[in-house]
Amino acid sequence: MIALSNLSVVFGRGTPLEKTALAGLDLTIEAGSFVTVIGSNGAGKSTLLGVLAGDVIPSSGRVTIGGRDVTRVATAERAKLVARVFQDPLAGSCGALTIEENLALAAARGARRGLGLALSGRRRETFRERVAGLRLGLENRMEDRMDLLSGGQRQALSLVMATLAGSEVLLLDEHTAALDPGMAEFIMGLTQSLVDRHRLTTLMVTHSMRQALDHGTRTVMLHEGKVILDVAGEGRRSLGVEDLIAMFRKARGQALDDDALLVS
Ligand SMILES: Nc1ncnc2c1ncn2[C@@H]1O[C@H](COP(=O)(O)OP(=O)(O)OP(=O)(O)O)[C@@H](O)[C@H]1O
Repeated sequence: MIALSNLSVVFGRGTPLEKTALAGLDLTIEAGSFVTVIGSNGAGKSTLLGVLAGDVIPSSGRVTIGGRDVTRVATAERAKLVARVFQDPLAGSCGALTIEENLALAAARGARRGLGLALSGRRRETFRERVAGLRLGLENRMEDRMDLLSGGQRQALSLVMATLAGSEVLLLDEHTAALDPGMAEFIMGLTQSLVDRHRLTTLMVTHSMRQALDHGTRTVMLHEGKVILDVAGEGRRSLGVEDLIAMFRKARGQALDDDALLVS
């Protein structure tokens, strides 16, 4: 289970650029659940993922994952617990290394004494099998440099890499936003099957209301660093994109302008 209590993040405190990104946010997420996270630009979505990954240290509040207080545990130290896939397909892997070297690094993530790039025949075969499961033909290109691949291929491999170190938590930060619609659909299908197979506790940030309702079992909406909407179960299943927009308007108490939130 993930528990975030009274979480605040203030950037640039005491400067003219001071910004409260999270403002006393409370959120509890059951182990194994898949939560979609929506909200307008600047609502605090990426900051929330950053806090879970350890990139952002909260100004106050507490973060526990699986009962362990990780509030001040550094990113590298919690890498075994949490994996993250970014919007930019180039962000999750190293272009100058081969596919299998990238996989080896991902598998060693968070290990005290990583196996690093040492690739035994058996590990090679395991990686090849995982990559073959994507059905993109990349298992025949294991020694190709990562920067020869398309954005979609890299994102598919980033997802596989996110599952190699045995993390319990998967953070997806608009991970299909930079892809064409066909590839985005493929990546979402892959995401769902990996989440199911590895029983990952998943948070997916998206600007697509459609995607937010079609995937996962719960949707939370952030606004000004707080959860302003939290829907699950039957109530969520009967919701459409229009309903979500109406709920957003009601919760926010003002008209929804031509915000990126409307992208569906
Ligand atoms: N490192 C930082 N330094 C200063 N301000 C920051 C930093 N990171 C985020 N912010 C600010 O905190 C607020 C929340 O940002 P965040 O990226 O979490 O929003 P978001 O909901 O992910 O937005 P978007 O949908 O545009 O990606 C924004 O006002 C942003 O400008």
